[in-house]
Amino acid sequence: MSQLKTISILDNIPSSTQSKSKPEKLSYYTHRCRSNFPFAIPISKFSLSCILFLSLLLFYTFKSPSSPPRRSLAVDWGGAAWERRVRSSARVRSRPGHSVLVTGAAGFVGMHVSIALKRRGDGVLGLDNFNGYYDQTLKRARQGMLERTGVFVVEGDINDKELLKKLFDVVSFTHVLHLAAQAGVRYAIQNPSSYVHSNIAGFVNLLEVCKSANPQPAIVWASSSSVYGLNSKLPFSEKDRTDNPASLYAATKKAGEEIAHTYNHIYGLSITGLRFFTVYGPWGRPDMAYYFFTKDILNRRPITIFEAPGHGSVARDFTFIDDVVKGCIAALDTAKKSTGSGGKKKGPAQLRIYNLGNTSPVPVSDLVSILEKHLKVKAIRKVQPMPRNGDVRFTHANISLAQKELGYKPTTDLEAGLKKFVRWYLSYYPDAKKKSAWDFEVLDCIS
Ligand SMILES: O=C(O)[C@H]1O[C@H](OP(=O)(O)OP(=O)(O)OC[C@H]2O[C@@H](n3ccc(=O)[nH]c3=O)[C@H](O)[C@@H]2O)[C@H](O)[C@@H](O)[C@@H]1O
Repeated sequence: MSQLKTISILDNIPSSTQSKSKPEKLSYYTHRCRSNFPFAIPISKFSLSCILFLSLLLFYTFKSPSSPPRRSLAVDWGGAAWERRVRSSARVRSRPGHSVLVTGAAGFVGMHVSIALKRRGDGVLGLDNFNGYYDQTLKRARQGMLERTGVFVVEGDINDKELLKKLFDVVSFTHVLHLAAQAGVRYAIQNPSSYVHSNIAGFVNLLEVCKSANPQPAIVWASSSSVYGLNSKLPFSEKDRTDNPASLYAATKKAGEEIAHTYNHIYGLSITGLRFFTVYGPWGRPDMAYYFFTKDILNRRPITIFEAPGHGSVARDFTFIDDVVKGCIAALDTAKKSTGSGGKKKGPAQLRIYNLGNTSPVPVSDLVSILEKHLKVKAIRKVQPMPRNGDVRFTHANISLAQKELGYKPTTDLEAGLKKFVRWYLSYYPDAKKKSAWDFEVLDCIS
């Protein structure tokens, strides 16, 4: 529309004003051009209009949403050496094993599961766009850990269909562990479109490529406890309704579950969704409360603890990373094969959803007390009513289904898990160690 408008505006300029009117101005331009550049061509108003028109035409052509998505120049993939690295990373070393594409591999859960899979002999290829949602140096450090274990992380986005197709051309993945997502509950207020882009558009793009792959992989992906939203029946069970999301983040994860249903139904993709409950631990996410509380406590800065009026501090079913890793691996191991081929369903396929929680919610004020104990520094607490920006009062997982079908059994409580986190934090950030009252050697002996 805007292109057409531009054309008509230029077309309506009377020819007299295009070249003949205001000759003094024309001579000013030509004079300036001639005096600065000996070989300059006189530029009339008409020529300027043409240049402007062509520039607008080029701008809108390349900006048009109908033009095919172009690869980011920063992302470099392809070539024989690259393909060798991809194949080698995805190669199964001990049989029987899976060949797994892990999206979001440089993320918190992604790194831990990728390393665990690789260590037991599965083939693992990572994919991550290394976006700037939080500290990229931490993501690069996780990439370093992965590379030392033999996991190659391809730098690219789940929305890049060409790249995904290429990966499936090079490797016949048996499984996809889809962890790439826009995480964080409250950030959705600031950047809503990033949730739609990654958690909906990106997921659909990945499923499109998976459904056309031959063989189709089985998919295990990260949903979230946030889908239970404003439910008040406790503990949360997979059978409960999930149509009260309290945040856009929750709504996009819920949408993901419905999208998974569709691809299972139409194309025979085997899909397992895992509802993670506030996962924490070493190499965690700096945008999460336990992580930035640690930083603020060490810097003697105040921390804000949310309270639900009449209910005290908000509470979470904090789940330690090692338990979640075991749950992810059990989901991969028990996933049945997809039934489709060539983009067509050949029979009913597995569709599952599981809670991966810890089953013991802890108030955030208690979490702060545990951190104080492990850091040996008193927190400066500020209690504030829970803001209305997507948060929920509490989460509590019923894990009996995961226990029965995956053999999932969390073993780390918050006290023990935070001790491991603090120990990692103080060794990862050398300056933090100086701010803590901990004697590092004492800490080493205890854990
Ligand atoms: O389980 C989940 O589904 C979700 O868990 C976390 O979300 P959340 O539980 O909100 O985790 P945090 O942001 O670390 O907050 C933990 C608790 O601390 C509270 N909080 C947070 C920030 C703050 O300044 N003060 C405070 O009391 C929150 O209300 C919440 O109860 C993750 O950030 C989500 O990506 C994930 O999907």
